[in-house]
Amino acid sequence: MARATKRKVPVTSSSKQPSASGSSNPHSSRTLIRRFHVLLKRQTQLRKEPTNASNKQTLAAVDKEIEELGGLSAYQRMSTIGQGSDRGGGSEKILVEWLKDLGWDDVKGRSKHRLLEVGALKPDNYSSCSSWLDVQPIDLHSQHPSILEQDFLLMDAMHHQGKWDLISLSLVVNFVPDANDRGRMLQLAHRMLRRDGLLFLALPLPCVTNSRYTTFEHLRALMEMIGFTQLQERWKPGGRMAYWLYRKAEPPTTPRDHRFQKKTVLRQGNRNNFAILLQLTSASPPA
Ligand SMILES: C[S@@+](CC[C@H](N)C(=O)[O-])C[C@H]1O[C@@H](n2cnc3c(N)ncnc32)[C@H](O)[C@@H]1O
Repeated sequence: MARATKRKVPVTSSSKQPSASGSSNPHSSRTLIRRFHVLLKRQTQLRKEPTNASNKQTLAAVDKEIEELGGLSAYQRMSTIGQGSDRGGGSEKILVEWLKDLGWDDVKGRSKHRLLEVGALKPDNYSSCSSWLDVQPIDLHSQHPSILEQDFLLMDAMHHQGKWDLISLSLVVNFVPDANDRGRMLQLAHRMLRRDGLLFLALPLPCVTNSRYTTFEHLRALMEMIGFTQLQERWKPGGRMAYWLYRKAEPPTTPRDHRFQKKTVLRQGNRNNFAILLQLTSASPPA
């Protein structure tokens, strides 16, 4: 039994090597990644609850397990393995292909496009595009001096407003344990993009194909509610990943759609609970 005094937030510390992650086996990588997601979600829930002896003890046990798995470093290592084995490389290949289709690689003497790469495991994912992309990689836990250690959710929205041509959220939204924070992440990305800027989103396919609360249609409508127009979508049946490219547009001026404010069951049965929620502001009280 974990001691109640044990503290704190080991998930952002590098700490020990995990026993489970010693292997580069993709199956054990996925198992570890899934376990991390469960533990992070539990950790977030417990931190929001009023503190009492039982809650403290459970939180200490969760913290301990995260630490024993190797903390965020182990998670990142497993994700790098997943990147290679599951996807035949990183998501950036798909994004670069889409950008080239849009002619973004032809800057014709203009300044390069500014890309904010959120959740960067490596500093050089876009090195082949250095003549037309100016990349700022960030991560909660930087693994390289060129990767800025920064929580995207804590970035100054005023300072960054309209600053970026392109933001990449590849396997980051699903990492965020809280459904409201996921929505906030997408809304913040919208704010930080310049007019007509692009958002690249990548999620594990089951987040949309096997979720109780999310479907392709629902995600599309939610993104439109934030003010994103879908330009591209890619996934294949039986695949592991889904990718989207959106263009920043004006959010709709019509009354807010309040089905995005709380979880609504869209599919019955044995499903996962992936959800994204929006805190709708402005003069639109719930109907
Ligand atoms: C599964 S890895 C994805 C890495 C890579 N983008 C990919 O597509 O393979 C998720 C990364 O996102 C980072 N991350 C999660 N939430 C973040 C946040 N709020 N700000 C910055 N980085 C974050 C994690 O630290 C982790 O390194």
